[in-house]
Amino acid sequence: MLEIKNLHVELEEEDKAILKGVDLSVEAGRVHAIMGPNGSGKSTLSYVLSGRDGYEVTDGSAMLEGDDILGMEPEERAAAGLFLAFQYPVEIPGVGNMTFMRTALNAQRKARGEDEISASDFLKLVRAKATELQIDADMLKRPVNVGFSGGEKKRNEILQMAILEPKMCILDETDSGLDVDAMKLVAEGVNALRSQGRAFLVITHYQRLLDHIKPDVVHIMVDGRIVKSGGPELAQEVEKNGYADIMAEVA
Ligand SMILES: Nc1ncnc2c1ncn2[C@@H]1O[C@H](COP(=O)(O)OP(=O)(O)OP(=O)(O)O)[C@@H](O)[C@H]1O
Repeated sequence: MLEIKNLHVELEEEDKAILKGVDLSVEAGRVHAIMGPNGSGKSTLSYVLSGRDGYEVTDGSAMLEGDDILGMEPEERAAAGLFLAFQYPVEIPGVGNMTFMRTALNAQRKARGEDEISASDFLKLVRAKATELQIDADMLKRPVNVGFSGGEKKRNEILQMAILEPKMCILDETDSGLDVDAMKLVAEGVNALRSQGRAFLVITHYQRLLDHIKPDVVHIMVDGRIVKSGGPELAQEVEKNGYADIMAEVA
């Protein structure tokens, strides 16, 4: 599904290398997790994949189902099936949450040559998904993320994901700021979307999210590279011993 080869990325303004040769292959139907110390480049990877400004790809490639996504505009990447749940979801004053999600869904349907969803079908869809995520009907009427608590913003990201049904879902520290019950809801939301045709890349610092979203593969990123990959036991090792042993191994 997602094939990243030797990806090198610099900050445009500072010529500072952040990603220094990332290789990562996420197969359809699988959940991969990325852990790693602060500042190792995990969010940068998710930003570069989704097309955020400010980063320059100096080498390497990233393909989504065989298509080069790095040459696409952000909205083309979204239409191709890529979704990023932000670490810091942005507030959009003046844009209603429902309008935002319906417009996003219809833009993607249009790009895929499908008919727009009717207002009544959309209402049914969003209500059903919001109920699953225990998102209050009031939050759907408010402007996107404005005045939402940290945890509510994260759940709203998962609601968007559930509505857009992307193929490649990237979750950047969606667990941070969530209470234990909200984390379970988010994990259930992710687990409900798991399917043969969809893959997940879950960036997290904590084993506890991975207790609920059981990953197939866990990667450790250090200083802009994936230095170790393994099964879920790797996350348990990190939880117990931190990164010191892994960093010493690869030094
Ligand atoms: N726009 C920017 N301007 C300056 N430095 C940046 C910028 N974007 C990223 N960096 C730097 O790049 C490095 C990688 O940052 P990134 O946010 O990708 O790390 P991370 O692994 O997601 O960290 P964390 O676990 O703390 O969220 C950091 O040293 C960060 O300060």
